[in-house]
Amino acid sequence: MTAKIISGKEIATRLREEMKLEVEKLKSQGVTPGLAVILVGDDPASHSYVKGKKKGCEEVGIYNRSIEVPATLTEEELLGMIDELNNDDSIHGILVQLPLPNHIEEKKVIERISPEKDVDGFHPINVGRMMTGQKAFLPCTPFGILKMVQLQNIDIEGKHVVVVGRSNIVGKPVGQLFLNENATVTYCHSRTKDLKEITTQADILIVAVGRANFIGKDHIKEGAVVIDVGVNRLETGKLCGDVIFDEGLEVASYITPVPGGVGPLTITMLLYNTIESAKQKIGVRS
Ligand SMILES: Nc1nc2c(c(=O)[nH]1)N[C@@H](CN(C=O)c1ccc(C(=O)N[C@@H](CCC(=O)O)C(=O)O)cc1)CN2
Repeated sequence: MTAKIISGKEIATRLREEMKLEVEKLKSQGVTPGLAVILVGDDPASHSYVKGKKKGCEEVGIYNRSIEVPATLTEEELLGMIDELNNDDSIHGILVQLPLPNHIEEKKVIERISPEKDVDGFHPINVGRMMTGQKAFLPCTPFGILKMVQLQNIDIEGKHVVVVGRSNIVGKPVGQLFLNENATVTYCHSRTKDLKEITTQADILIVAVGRANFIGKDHIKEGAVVIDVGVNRLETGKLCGDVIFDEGLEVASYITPVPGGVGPLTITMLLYNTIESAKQKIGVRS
């Protein structure tokens, strides 16, 4: 079997075209969706993601305020900036790029963002709403993964979804989103025994461990859908995922590449959440 490659890039382009129209409509009603992105420090990867968010906003017509501050910023100063943005009517979404420097407590920062402007979907109120199946801002990478699978018309209900990885921003929430769609979900992580025995039972295998080439063909059931969330930079400078792509291609029915798979959907769903937030502000139902 040769798997079909799911192009996140193509899906993102299509979704952004639809978003452009939504934004034009909102503008004609007097509202321009606004996103504020705070970047603390000078991590090169974070810089590049923030640049991508700015570019995405420009593409669909969202007002973007990128705030870049040195790593010496105090936690109090950062919390003060969030307070101002919470009270700014031109801003519908607030995002603090992660990871943060060690002297700033991530949890405190996330909890300071108003849940109504938490377009990252990281605030405990949005996490709780998602877990209980209520309307919530969904975290962008898990939301993008769900969207990708749904747009390929892949059945989720009753399927065995195995998630490898249990981070707060990808592993845990992506399992919950698939559970909300009536999948049977199993989580695996670094302490899981007999990993292969579990991953080979997956109809949909989602890998988010951040270890290059961690999953090979021996881990994959013939015909499974393989979603690779890893973005690992090799010493050669080349990017690769957590799955050995060529091996996945041999046994899976669908597979996402790295780059160009899940990644482009992360920023696209952030734009989507920002537009949703602006719509909620003026009482437009989705
Ligand atoms: N506040 C947040 N911080 C972080 C998040 C997040 O959702 N919110 N996620 C990641 C980083 N991230 C967005 O912020 C992100 C990661 C990867 C990509 C992406 O497009 N990847 C490309 C490859 C990019 C490259 O060439 O380096 C791909 O996979 O094709 C976009 C956004 C952590 N922090």
